[in-house]
Order: sequence, then C-alpha cells, then structure tokens
Amino acid sequence: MSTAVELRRVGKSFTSTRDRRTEHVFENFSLTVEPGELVALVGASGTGKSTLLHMVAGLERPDTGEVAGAGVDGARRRLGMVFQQPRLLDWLSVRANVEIALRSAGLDPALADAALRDVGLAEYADKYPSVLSGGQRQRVAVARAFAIDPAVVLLDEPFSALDELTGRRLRLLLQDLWTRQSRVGLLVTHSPAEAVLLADRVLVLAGRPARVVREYRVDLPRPRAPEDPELFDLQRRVVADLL
Ligand SMILES: Nc1ncnc2c1ncn2[C@@H]1O[C@H](COP(=O)(O)OP(=O)(O)OP(=O)(O)O)[C@@H](O)[C@H]1O
Repeated sequence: MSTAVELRRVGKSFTSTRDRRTEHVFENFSLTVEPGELVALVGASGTGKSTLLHMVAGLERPDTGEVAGAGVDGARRRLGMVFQQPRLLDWLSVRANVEIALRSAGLDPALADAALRDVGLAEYADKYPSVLSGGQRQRVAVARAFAIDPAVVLLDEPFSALDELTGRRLRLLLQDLWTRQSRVGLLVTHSPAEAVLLADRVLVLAGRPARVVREYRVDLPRPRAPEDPELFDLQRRVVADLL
C-alpha cells in the first residue's frame, strides 16, 4: 500500500522582513501518513503546525526536501480543507457554496444536497451563510470539504472558534463522517481532547526546528465516546507533554 502523505527531509525557513533574522521552522523533517489514517498535530503556538499543513496543501513550498501529498505531487488528488473560520462566500446560498467546490473538482454539483444532508443541513440549502449560526456555517465548511470525495482532508483548528457544546457536536459529526468514509487526514489542534477523540495517531511537535517529541497511537475503535476513560487518560498524557 502506498503512503497517502509523505514529507521527506523537509526544510522550511522564514526570514523576518523587520530584522532579517531567519527562523528555521523545519530542518530534515520527515512524516508519513498512511492510507486511512487521521494524524493529529499538537504543540505550542508557533511550532510550525500550520506551516506543515500548508506545505501538504501546496500553499507553501518547502525550501528543501520533498512533500508528496494532495496538491503538490502532480497526481491532482482531491483535497478537502477546513479552517478555523468557515470561509464561505456570503453572496451565495449554502448549496451554491458546496456546488462551487464540486464543480472545481470536476464533480456533479447535484451532489451538494447529499453532502448537506450528511452534516444535518438539508433544510438550509437555500439559505445564505449570514443567517446561519457559527456552528452551522462550520458544518457547511465540513460538507464542502467532504462533498468532493477528498483523497486527503486537512483540518486546521476546525472547531476552536466554536463554543464548547457546539464544538463537541461538530467533533462527533466529524467522527461520524470519518467512521462512514475512512479518509486520510491531518488535524492541527490545540485541544488534546479533540486530538485523542478523532485521531489514529497524535504527534506532539516542539522545538525550533520542530521535532516530533512524542507520538501516541490511539487504537480504540470508532465511534469513540468523549467520556471514555481510556481517552481521558491519553488526553492527560498529551497535556503533560504540552506543559
Ligand atoms: N508566511 C510567513 N512568513 C514569515 N514567518 C512565517 C510565515 N508563516 C509562518 N511563519 C513563522 O513560522 C513559525 C511557525 O508558524 P505556524 O503558523 O506554522 O505555527 P503553528 O504551530 O501553526 O502556530 P499556532 O498554533 O499559533 O497556529 C512562526 O514563528 C511563524 O511566525
């Protein structure tokens, strides 16, 4: 089985325009995500988690090394992305927001309704994003990402802007989607609870250049319950790594 996403000895630096200082965010960094695997990345602010995701998406280029994955290896694999903010087009209906993604992936826009049904928003298809709650808007973003039958799903703090209960519902929704249609994914999160609930592997990143300082495999079958004591125990260990 070929790997789904691979970073090989990647280097990435940024030079500040203010003081010309160069930050070596990654040096010789390697990471493999296997088919069907969801890998969570946790770590202190500024470690490089979003940069890593952007390199996989092809939004940033590594200075050295190679990234094989959606958007960057010429295979034109479909990429679904969910950001902290839903990033919807406010002048289009909810359905049209999903249709645009389908069209640009070369798929039938009629698939939008099924995608909206999957996230519990079938009745909102004709509404505009401005009349939806924050949680509903993020559901549309999830529908848009999953509608295109993505080869890789990249999630950059997808639920961190939501209140706790809404975030919990959305996590369970994501878990439900993942259980029904196993994907390959990377999840950047500041929430250890979210990481252990959703991921197959949790990587703790730290340092400059960034390194994986700890790795946890979450072998519990899905669907998982957020209150599962085993998850809570794992979560405590991840928190301890981050403190
Ligand atoms: N386009 C850029 N130009 C200059 N510096 C950048 C750029 N993108 C990221 N950086 C720097 O690279 C480092 C890593 O940033 P990144 O956003 O990847 O971290 P992060 O772990 O995702 O942080 P957070 O958890 O706060 O989102 C930071 O020091 C940041 O300032």
